[in-house]
Amino acid sequence: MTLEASKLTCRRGDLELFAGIDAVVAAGDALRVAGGNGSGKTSLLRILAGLSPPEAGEVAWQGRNIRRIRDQFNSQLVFLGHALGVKDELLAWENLVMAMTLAGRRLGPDEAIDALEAAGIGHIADLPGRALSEGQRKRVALARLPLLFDRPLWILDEPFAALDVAAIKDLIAVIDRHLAGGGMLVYTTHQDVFLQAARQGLLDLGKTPERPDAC
Ligand SMILES: Nc1ncnc2c1ncn2[C@@H]1O[C@H](COP(=O)(O)OP(=O)(O)OP(=O)(O)O)[C@@H](O)[C@H]1O
Repeated sequence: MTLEASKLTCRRGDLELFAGIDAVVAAGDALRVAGGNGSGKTSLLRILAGLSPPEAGEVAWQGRNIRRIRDQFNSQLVFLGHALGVKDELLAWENLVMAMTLAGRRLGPDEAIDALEAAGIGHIADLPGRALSEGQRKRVALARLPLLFDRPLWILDEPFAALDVAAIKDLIAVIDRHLAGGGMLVYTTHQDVFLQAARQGLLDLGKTPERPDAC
C-alpha cells in the first residue's frame, strides 16, 4: 500500500504556499507535516486526502491518481480536519454514530457508548455537542479511530491539539497500534510527540511564505 505525492504545488491567490512537494507513505509509515502557522500544512493534508485539488502535481494511491479512484480511495481513508464535525445538537454518542454512518458503518447506541467508554469519555456520552469542552469535542471525534483500524490511511490535522496528557498518551497508543498493524499516518502537530513507528518521515514546509507584494 502506498500513497505517493508528486510535484505538488499549492497556490492561494497570489501566494504560492509550496511547490514541487514529493512524498511517499507506505504501510507502517508515519509522515509528519511540519511548518509555521500559515505555511500550508492543512492545505497539503487536504490535497493528500483529495479534498482540494493541487495547482499542479498529483496524488496517487496504489499507483493510481486519487481523482480517478475517488470512491475506492475514500473507503481506505480516515480524514480528521480542524473542523471536527461534532454537531452541537447531537449527543456525544449520537455524534459518534453519525461519524461512523458517514464512514459507511452502522454503529448501534450501545456500541457507540462502549466506544466512548473505551476512549475514556463514557461520562460525557449523553451530553450534547454544545455542552462539550474543546478537548472533549476532540476526543469524541477521535473515538472513531479504534473503530476504523481497517482503513489503512489516516490523515489527521492537529490530532493532539486541545488534549490533556492522558488523552495524548491514549491517542499515541491508538496510532501506534494502527501503524504496527500496517496502517499509515500523515499528520500535523505543533507539539512533539513520540510515536513507535519504525519509519517516521518529516516534511517541513518551513515558514509562512511572504506575499509577493509584501515589503
Ligand atoms: N480557502 C482559502 N482561501 C484563501 N486562502 C486560504 C484558504 N485556505 C487557506 N488559505 C491561506 O493559505 C495559507 C496556509 O493555510 P493553512 O491552513 O494550510 O496553514 P497551516 O500551515 O495549516 O497553518 P496553522 O499552523 O496555522 O494551522 C494561509 O495564509 C491561509 O490564510
